[in-house]
Amino acid sequence: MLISEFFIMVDQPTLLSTQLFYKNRVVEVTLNRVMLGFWKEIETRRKRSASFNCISKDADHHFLLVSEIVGARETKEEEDQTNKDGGRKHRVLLYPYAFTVSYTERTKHHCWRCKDIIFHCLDEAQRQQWVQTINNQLSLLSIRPKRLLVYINPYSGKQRGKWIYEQRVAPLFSRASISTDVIVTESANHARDHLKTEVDLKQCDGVVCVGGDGMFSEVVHGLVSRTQSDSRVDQNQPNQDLVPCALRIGIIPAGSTDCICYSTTGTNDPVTSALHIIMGDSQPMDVCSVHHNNTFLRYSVSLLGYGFYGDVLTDSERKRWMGPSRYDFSGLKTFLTHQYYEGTVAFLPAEDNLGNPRDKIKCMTGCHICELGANNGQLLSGDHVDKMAEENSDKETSGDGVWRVIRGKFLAINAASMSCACPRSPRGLSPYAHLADGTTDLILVRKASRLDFLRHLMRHTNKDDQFDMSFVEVHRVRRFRFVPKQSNGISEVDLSETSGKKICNQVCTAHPNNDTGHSNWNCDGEILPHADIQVSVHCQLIRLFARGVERRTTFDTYTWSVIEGSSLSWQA
Ligand SMILES: Nc1ncnc2c1ncn2[C@@H]1O[C@H](COP(=O)(O)OP(=O)(O)OP(=O)(O)O)[C@@H](O)[C@H]1O
Ligand SMILES: CCCCCCCCCCCCC/C=C/[C@@H](O)[C@H](CO)NC(=O)CCCCC
Ligand SMILES: [Ca+2]
Repeated sequence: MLISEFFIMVDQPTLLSTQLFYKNRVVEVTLNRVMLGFWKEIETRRKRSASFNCISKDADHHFLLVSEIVGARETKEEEDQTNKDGGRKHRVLLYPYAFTVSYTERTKHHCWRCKDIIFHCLDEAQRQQWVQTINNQLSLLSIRPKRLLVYINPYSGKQRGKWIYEQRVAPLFSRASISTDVIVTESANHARDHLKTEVDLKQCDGVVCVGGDGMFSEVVHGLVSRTQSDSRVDQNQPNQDLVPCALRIGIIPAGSTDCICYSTTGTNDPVTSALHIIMGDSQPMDVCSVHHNNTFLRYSVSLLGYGFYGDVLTDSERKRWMGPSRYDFSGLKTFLTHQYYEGTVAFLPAEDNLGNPRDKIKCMTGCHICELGANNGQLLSGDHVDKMAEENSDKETSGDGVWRVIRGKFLAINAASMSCACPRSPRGLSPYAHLADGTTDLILVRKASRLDFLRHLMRHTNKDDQFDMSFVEVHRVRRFRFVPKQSNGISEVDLSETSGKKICNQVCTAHPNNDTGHSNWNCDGEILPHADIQVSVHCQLIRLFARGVERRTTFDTYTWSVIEGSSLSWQA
């Protein structure tokens, strides 16, 4: 925060200002629309005059941003005291007119915690006035959700979803006066189908899923499909512009990978996610639609992986009983198998102003690349992209045209629409991919030795560049298509056809899927039934209760620091 912003903050009209007790000291507490501030009582008259408009170097100023307050409530502070005579313990009400303000505090590794600060009033009327005024102010923050629909998958990850929600999240929602409808799912696709057909979406301000990436995917499918059917949009048309979803989605992580939660908040911590939901954060996100010929298959928001990640998933699905460690087991097994797959990839590269997957520009809170992507996306709707391809098709060749075509033997083909950072891979499959730029990073890992492939995989877990290897190439794309080579050896594309448009049409229609010798696509942790697929990125189709990964804030000569574990202080 800039100093000028601080002065703007303190310059707001005062809503309430009285003397209260804080930790046995008298303090002057003031609330305005943006901050709740309080000052230690200081001996001299001059220092006592410290007010919102005057920052004195030696005065002890504390403030909380209203936007970071969870809620205020009346509290009882009791203490066990021992009777002098009989030595029996009894409870004594220490301060009869106490109230607690809960607020968000940032801790290590992007984790947030809910902290309390307790004030004591002179009488009940003063206490009620404070609690009501603070909560009224919070209810004016229209971005905050008031009613949420919550789906809990009781079988995610280590099967702790229900416990995590009840013990760690529900108490915070209740402090924030959020009302909830909670549904514990009874089978796979329960949440998806409920959202598609049964829910009155106008009755809630957001949908929360408690579980892993698969549970999030269910909610995305339910909401996106519902939005399209309500707007009479046909999802089977691969180049159709889709209607963005109105409701935001919150993720309380309780799964095995939790890649979407980790990539959008910087951690997989249920309390942090609950606080992002309470604050009413909003993070737009791209969604890929996946089609086989002209039939819609699925949506994807994180990884579409053929070859290695497809095979890991196929193997691990048979070992669900192992919990999250199934991925380690199947990962090692798949690595040892060292299978490669032949096929053709055609893709439409993204515009140059959206950077490239190796430019070291990380997607962080308020990302400017995502802003550019949204603007480009408005100019390049589905029809426009087609038109552009058509206009250029005569001029371009298959090698360097609008659509590019690459044929080869691949150990893995991965499309990462976001970094796919997760605890297993803290920087992710594509560390500089963006959450909401309308593109996906297409990573082609060609046939290589086991040792080289291992070096590539290990770089997902450390800081080395996994793309700096001769057999790996990566492209930022808006659309792509893949056709596996047929087991009978027929080439799937006639490369004498050099028009980008023609090639892409051939790639997606020429050959029906033949299971022999094919891998499966891993689509956000679900196996797809077809190997030949067409993928289009839909820019910012959904929004999450998140704000992207936050930068660590630094100040030049002034620092805001957390003191006494409860509030912020201003130090020169
Ligand atoms: N009640 C249920 N019974 C069985 N399966 C369910 C139920 N509710 C949801 N599912 C399915 O369970 C699958 C896995 O759930 P989820 O993604 O939450 O956990 P995970 O696989 O452990 O985590 P991750 O996806 O992060 O690896 C999802 O595909 C979802 O459709
Ligand atoms: C010798 C073995 C080396 C292993 C190298 C480890 C590299 C880890 C990279 C992890 C990338 C995760 C990408 C996210 C994919 C999710 O959409 C999906 C659903 O949750 N998870 C998996 O498919 C689970 C995929 C798990 C893969 C191990
Ligand atoms: Ca993206």
